[in-house]
Amino acid sequence: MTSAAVEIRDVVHSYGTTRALDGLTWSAHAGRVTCVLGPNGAGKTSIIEMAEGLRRPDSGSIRVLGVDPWGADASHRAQVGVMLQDGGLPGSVAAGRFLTHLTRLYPDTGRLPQLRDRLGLAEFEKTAVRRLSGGQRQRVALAAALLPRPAVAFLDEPSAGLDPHARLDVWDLVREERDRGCAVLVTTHSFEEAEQLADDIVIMAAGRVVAAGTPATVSAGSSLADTYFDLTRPVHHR
Ligand SMILES: Nc1ncnc2c1ncn2[C@@H]1O[C@H](COP(=O)(O)OP(=O)(O)OP(=O)(O)O)[C@@H](O)[C@H]1O
Repeated sequence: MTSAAVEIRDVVHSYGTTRALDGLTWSAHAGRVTCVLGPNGAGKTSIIEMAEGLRRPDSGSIRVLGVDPWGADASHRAQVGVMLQDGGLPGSVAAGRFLTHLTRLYPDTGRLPQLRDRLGLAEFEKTAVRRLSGGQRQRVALAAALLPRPAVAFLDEPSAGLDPHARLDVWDLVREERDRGCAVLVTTHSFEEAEQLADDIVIMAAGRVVAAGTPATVSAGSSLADTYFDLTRPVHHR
């Protein structure tokens, strides 16, 4: 296999006395959707923030497109799409204005009309971000992540809070990103989302990987939900 788009090796990180990541190792590949699941507090946000270059681990190694994301330069960041949960959007700016502004930060500016159409942004593009509904804000955040045609996209619960139609639209868009060669990482608490999207699954618990591989290998004849509960319940409730 070619080298991974995201390579996480033996990452350890503590916040004070809380060991959030405890020797975490997994990878994600170009042209595949990797879904990261795990109970609250498993360390998903911590590792994703590290892969985005927002946090530095105590030890271990993280490579995104072959580069250490901590301190990576603007050309690296332009290849990485980030959709943050509930954050990173300027509240008082109109949604459309914000996205137009973003297109000027990246070399490739041809994509906004397509995303506007696919995510139904036109109906609320003149509305200030803070006045949007939760689902509308999700759609703006997803458009912001995909605008630069990233080589790697980190999407935090991309369809959470969306109505069923919008959910299908988002899943289609995620699949298209994958098909054009993007390494798409999706953190989710939804088994349905993982079953719909995942080429690879990583299940985390207590800062470690408890299962990783294709959905068929991870579930091994059982359902994803049963596998998840089997693997995470003892750790989660200890
Ligand atoms: N800034 C911080 N300061 C102290 N502890 C933190 C900090 N960020 C995370 N933690 C702790 O690290 C552990 C992992 O948290 P993290 O947010 O990475 O989990 P998660 O898997 O993303 O959870 P969720 O599904 O609830 O989003 C938790 O025990 C959390 O309380």
